[in-house]
Amino acid sequence: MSRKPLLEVENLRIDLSVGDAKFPAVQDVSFTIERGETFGLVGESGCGKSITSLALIGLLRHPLSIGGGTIRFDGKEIQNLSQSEMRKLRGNRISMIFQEPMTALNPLSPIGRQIAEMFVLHKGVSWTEANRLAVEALASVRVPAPERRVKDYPHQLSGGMRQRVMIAIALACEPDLLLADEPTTALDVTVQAEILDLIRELSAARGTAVLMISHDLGLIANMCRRVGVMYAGRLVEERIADEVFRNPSHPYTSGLVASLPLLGARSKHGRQRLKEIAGVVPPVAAFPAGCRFNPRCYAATELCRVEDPGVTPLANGGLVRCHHHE
Ligand SMILES: Nc1ncnc2c1ncn2[C@@H]1O[C@H](COP(=O)(O)OP(=O)(O)OP(=O)(O)O)[C@@H](O)[C@H]1O
Repeated sequence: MSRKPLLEVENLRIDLSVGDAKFPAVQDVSFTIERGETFGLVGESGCGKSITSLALIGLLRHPLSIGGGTIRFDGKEIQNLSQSEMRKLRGNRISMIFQEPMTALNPLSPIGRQIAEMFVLHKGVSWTEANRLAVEALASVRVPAPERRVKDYPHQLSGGMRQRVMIAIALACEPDLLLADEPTTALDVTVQAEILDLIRELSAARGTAVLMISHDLGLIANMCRRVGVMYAGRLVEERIADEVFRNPSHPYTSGLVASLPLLGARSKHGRQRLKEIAGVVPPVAAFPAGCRFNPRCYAATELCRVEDPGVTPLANGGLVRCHHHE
């Protein structure tokens, strides 16, 4: 087995086209995911998490496009693959689950057939064998009475059950990497916990690496070994999950930690306890000069308003993008 990371994203840039102008919706984003590792991307809505994951599987559509950088999967650059080459990877070696399974499932097709299709398409087995594997796949995500449920249509299932079906489809071909974009945001809290447990358990058992995306730092820190914090299209901090809580380096990360219900401890940078970060993420075409977080940052100085901070390696591992990190 190769010692190279499974996924290496280097200086990824995603452009948003507005007329003839192009704005970097994501810029200088670099991270790696090892085989079997769970890596989290966290940040408020609009920070660029979803479009980053769409870029990884060639699903960006106009007005968004990859504007630069490299995406290496299993040692091979995939940012310029044709749609047909990408389709071979998608669902087979890289799979995804989304927030709302209804948009990804075909409402007109029984769920068993939708799972079986994956086996026919990517594994080349017969429909008889695929139908048998579909029952097994449903059982593996703990859908009760799977032999009967294969005949159900998506609308006959609860939100939690639909998400289980999505997971069954995503894991059907034992992918190397699972992209999970807010997979539990639409679900009740108790169902959320069950689905997260299921993802954790199945990915660990099969050695599947996971890119988990959420606005919820608590969830990300719970699920992931390492965490990348995104703000306005940039990765502003990347750390081991525990360190993010104990020792946040970027004021934005401190703000996210302080706004968590149970962990709203004193911010390292601030005098006062932060309940929430004042202000909102700016739209892509209006990113401020200097550090993109400066208008919302209590630690900002003149330097932050004029100069874009570079990436600084942290003494105990990880990276931060801030002029005043500690
Ligand atoms: N199709 C599109 N057209 C124009 N702008 C877009 C499009 N898709 C995303 N954007 C913009 O790109 C930026 C990043 O969006 P993205 O969906 O990746 O954010 P996010 O952090 O995943 O947030 P959310 O959790 O709300 O999806 C946002 O400013 C968003 O408005």
